[in-house]
Amino acid sequence: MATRTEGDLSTVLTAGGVRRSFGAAVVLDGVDLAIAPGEVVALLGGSGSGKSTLLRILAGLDPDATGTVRRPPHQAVVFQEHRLLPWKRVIDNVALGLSGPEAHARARAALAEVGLPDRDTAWPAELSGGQAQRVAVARALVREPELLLLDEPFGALDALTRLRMQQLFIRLRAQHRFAALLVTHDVDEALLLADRTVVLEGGRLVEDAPVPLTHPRTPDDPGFGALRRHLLERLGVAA
Ligand SMILES: Nc1ncnc2c1ncn2[C@@H]1O[C@H](COP(=O)(O)OP(=O)(O)OP(=O)(O)O)[C@@H](O)[C@H]1O
Repeated sequence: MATRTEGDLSTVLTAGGVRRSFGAAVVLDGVDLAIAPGEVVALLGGSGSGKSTLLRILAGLDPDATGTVRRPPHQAVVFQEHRLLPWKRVIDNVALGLSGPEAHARARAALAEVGLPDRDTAWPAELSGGQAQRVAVARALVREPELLLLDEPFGALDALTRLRMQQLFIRLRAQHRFAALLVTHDVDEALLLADRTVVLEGGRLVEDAPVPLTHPRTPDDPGFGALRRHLLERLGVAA
């Protein structure tokens, strides 16, 4: 796999001809994707369609894929599980990998941004699932990424916490203007958060459609229902 990390004004991520097989099973069969600076793209697809595989490749975590990926100098990944280190306090999890005297101050600022200004000395085991995921978001934010790669980041949370995290994402995105690729099963989540949706099926992106709805969005928006029906149909679910 050819990878480059360098600046480019028109796209923050460009992937071309990405292929990945596991044994005889071809999971990705030539995926092309470009994401513009500040653009949020939702990646939808049936279970097992290869969404996580593609995200790991775009993140640079899969050396066995082929194709080309050009990614920005600063990117961060958030997974469905928070992946915090249990033996480090919250502040040290967020500051992990940062250097310099400012590291803790930056980590504290990121924790305040995700609504956890008072949990810096807590251990991960003392946090609720939603709080732990907020810390994972803070850990990503503190790196000031041009691109966030999010693999079902709110998928393990209860419905109310999930809604709160979606609101948090919208707020942080408006402030930081990062680009994001958001893997989700949830068509409503895609339509609430994304500027564009892509659908993975049969190893390729078979749909690439803008979400022309203004913010703030709600599922009651007139255009929302039509887009939801279209996407559910595309995913093979009767709408
Ligand atoms: N390390 C691996 N070894 C073998 N097969 C794998 C491996 N990783 C993924 N696969 C297979 O690749 C296919 C795509 O998996 P992937 O997890 O990317 O799908 P997904 O779209 O993210 O699924 P889900 O929505 O259920 O999480 C599946 O058939 C899976 O079994």
